[in-house]
Amino acid sequence: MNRLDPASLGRSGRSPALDRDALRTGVVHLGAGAFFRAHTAVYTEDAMLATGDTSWGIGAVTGRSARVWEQMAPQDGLFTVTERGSGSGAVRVVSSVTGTLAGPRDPRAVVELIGAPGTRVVTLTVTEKGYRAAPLTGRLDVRDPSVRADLDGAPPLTSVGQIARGLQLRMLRDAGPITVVSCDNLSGNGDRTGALVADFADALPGAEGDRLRAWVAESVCFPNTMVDRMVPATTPEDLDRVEAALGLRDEAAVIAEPFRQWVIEDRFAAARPRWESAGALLTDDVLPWEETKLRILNAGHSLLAYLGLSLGHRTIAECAADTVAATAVHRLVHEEALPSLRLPEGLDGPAYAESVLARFANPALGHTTAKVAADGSQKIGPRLLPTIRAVRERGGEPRWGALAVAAWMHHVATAGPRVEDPLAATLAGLLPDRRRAADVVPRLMEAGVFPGELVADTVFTGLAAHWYELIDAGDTRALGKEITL
Ligand SMILES: NC(=O)c1ccc[n+]([C@@H]2O[C@H](COP(=O)([O-])OP(=O)(O)OC[C@H]3O[C@@H](n4cnc5c(N)ncnc54)[C@H](O)[C@@H]3O)[C@@H](O)[C@H]2O)c1
Ligand SMILES: O=P(O)(O)OC[C@@H](O)[C@@H](O)[C@H](O)[C@H](O)CO
Repeated sequence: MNRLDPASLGRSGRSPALDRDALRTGVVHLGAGAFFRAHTAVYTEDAMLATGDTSWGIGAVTGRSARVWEQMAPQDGLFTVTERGSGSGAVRVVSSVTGTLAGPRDPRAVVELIGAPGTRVVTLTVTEKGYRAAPLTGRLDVRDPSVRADLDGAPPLTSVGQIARGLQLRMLRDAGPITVVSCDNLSGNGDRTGALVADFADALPGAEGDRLRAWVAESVCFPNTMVDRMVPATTPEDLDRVEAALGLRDEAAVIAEPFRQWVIEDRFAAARPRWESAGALLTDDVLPWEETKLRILNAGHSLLAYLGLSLGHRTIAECAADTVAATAVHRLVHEEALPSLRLPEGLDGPAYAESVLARFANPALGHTTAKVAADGSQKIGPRLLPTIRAVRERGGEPRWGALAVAAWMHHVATAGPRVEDPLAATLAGLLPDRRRAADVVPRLMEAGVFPGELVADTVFTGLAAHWYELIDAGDTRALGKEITL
């Protein structure tokens, strides 16, 4: 079977939606994973199609390995998105990527691309751990050897290093202002990215750091965003199904739910794609959107994943069909998360929560519990801790937040050193020989994930230990009884 590329697409009687000869690169995207392809690249293509402005082609950069480069470069940046959900299934060819770079192999080219005058926007989806921030303080981890190497002037391999060095190049070249748009699931993702770039500048020697910091303050904006679309990791079976539908082999294919949403703070230093013409909401106040999504959708996702793993479920849809897991998530979002939130103006909170729970149940998506469960040490903070703290501040018992934390701890204790987490070695080092609640919970409370006041909070730790014991006993009936009580 022929591989998808502009020529093979043409031979099959179709053409990319965008005129590829007219496309210019105006956006650099760091972290060209599945989500970028199903979300940012689609919005950007739709914006160019709606406005006819083709100066927003995307230079896509892979963050950790050359795998995505190997998938996309031979296809000249073309790839497909297949929607899976009720009444969907169409395979769409997306044509907004103008070039692909393997970041770890070609870091100088990444800096060059960010420094190019035609680039006016950098977007990024490099996962929570890709920011190299200490979980509790959010500050750049300058003891991280890769961060150190970037600070010492090596061709940068970290995302913050690439952004900072790219901005420095713009400054030296007078290439003009630019906007850096984080699209990761972090609260205040833009503010955080800006603070990390400032930390990078602060850690540079004297005058070099001062100059960069001053230029960034004047010429760069870091708007906050809320992004939403459930995008699982593509499987070999997905690739075969796409091939059968498309008649061409697409190694970079992604699968996504039909729903998509993007709320962007309207704070740009230079021109940008008209993403609003593709359905994005540009607003002055993104924080309520971000927090609502993190505390309802992402917190619910994490609880489903960790509890679901202990109940033997492979996918999120299986968890959502399990009364015990589904009830736990329902109670977390309605009893603890919603009352902790300042909702976006006009949003019906309970209706939003129900729509999210319905999306979890999408059986066609195949989102795995393992993928959602990965990197828990980086996700607990933004997704669960604000709700737990809010319940404690009201003098309440954070039963459902503690259940999610206990289920994460049980997952860590069960997986041991095999846990997929950037802190895997630290977590495994903390685990006691005996894996009972009284041994595990106090140890994992010291992982650097929980703030001091929660580590010392016996109501919270007592609840976590109680849930851990119930999960560990493997008595689903007893667990279910307590959850549905
Ligand atoms: N998949 C979704 O449903 C979804 C939805 C909303 C937001 N997001 C955000 O997008 C992120 C990526 O999700 P995805 O589905 O594309 O995952 P993915 O595994 O397909 O891709 C992850 C990307 O991040 C890069 N990356 C990973 N670790 C890195 C590191 N240490 N430094 C630099 N780059 C690194 C990888 O190279 C890859 O390009 C998520 O972590 C989340 O913040 C995802
Ligand atoms: O992508 P992650 O690893 O940050 O989190 C896993 C999921 O919770 C997440 O990707 C959701 O599917 C997404 O946030 C929906 O918009």
